[in-house]
Amino acid sequence: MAKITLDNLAHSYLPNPGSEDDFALKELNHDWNDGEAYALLGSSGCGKSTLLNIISGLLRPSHGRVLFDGQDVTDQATAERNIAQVFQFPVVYDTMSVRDNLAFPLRNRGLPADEIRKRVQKVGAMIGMEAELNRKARGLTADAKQKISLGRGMVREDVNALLFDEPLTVIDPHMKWELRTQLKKLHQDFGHTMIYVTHDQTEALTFADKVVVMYDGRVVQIGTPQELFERPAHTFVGYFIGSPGMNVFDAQLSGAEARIGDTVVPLPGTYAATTGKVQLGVRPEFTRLSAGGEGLPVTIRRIEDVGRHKILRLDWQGQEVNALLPEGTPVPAGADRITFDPEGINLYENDWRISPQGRREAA
Ligand SMILES: Nc1ncnc2c1ncn2[C@@H]1O[C@H](COP(=O)(O)OP(=O)(O)OP(=O)(O)O)[C@@H](O)[C@H]1O
Repeated sequence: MAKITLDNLAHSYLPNPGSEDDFALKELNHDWNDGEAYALLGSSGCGKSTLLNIISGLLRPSHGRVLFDGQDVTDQATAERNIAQVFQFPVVYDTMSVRDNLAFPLRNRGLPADEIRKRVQKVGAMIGMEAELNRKARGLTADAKQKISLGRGMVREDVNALLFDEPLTVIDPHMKWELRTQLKKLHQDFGHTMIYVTHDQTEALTFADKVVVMYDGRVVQIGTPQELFERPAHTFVGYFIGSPGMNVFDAQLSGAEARIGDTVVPLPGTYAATTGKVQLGVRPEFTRLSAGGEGLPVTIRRIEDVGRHKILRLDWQGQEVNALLPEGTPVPAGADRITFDPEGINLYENDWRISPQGRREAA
């Protein structure tokens, strides 16, 4: 296993990039800790595969370096980097049995036959294919073949890193959950450095110790699922993580208060004056619906009952605002206002989170 360092890394697919917009991957400096499980999360085209392919050596970055445990591997081919990689679609040898497919990376490394047999048996069980080990891969479903690809990725214990690029896309939903659990277990057992690319937040949040959120070629936040939930560093993280995502309002800032439209909202701390575009972000979990009194005037568009809670779809001056209501809690009669729990409020300047200078004095 290895610590992976990205040093002034950036990539443009163009021969002579000019502006930042020409870069599929904007400058990035970061250490990926040895033995940690990362999810690389973002919507289509944000640069996830570009970054993963640079780490694996399939793509040479146009700028900067990649280091494994301090050693520069930027010019090393994939094979020299000692990594396992699983792609979105299966890569299997059709003429070989499932067993031989799984054993292939181990035979390549010259492991003793007994060791290979044990590892293959174990991985066969992990991917739910123990009973099919002696079958030829040809004729198996795409789903089964992808499980073999995953198994081949997981079979070696001595890799520097395990890289997955949307590996569960072709897997049926129930098996998805099962395989994700197995990957997590594999990580707990062997402590591999793992990087898992996905555009699915559930996949990212259930798999990873740390989630790396990408937006428009840039890493906008690296954090634990809890950090992404409580302190989204960028408004995109707020929208993208959470279901529904964070409510974002244009606001004016004045010390320990923000003004949204005509409504004054008390903030959890005092903020310095800003010159950029100010927005206030608050998740539906911290948005309370009440009747009369303080708060932003809203109307109820509709109520969705999703079992554990209700999602209240509200309207504030034509903007959709969401609030959550715990199961069993009635919608207040005549509800027409929303207020925010101060601890759930984040402030943004030009989409990036700004920190309060001081905590708000207790009233
Ligand atoms: N070989 C290439 N040549 C030119 N541009 C490319 C190439 N590969 C990717 N791009 C562009 O780089 C940007 C990032 O693409 P990338 O595939 O890394 O995104 P992604 O987040 O992995 O998306 P997806 O989830 O759709 O695979 C996109 O604008 C894409 O069009």
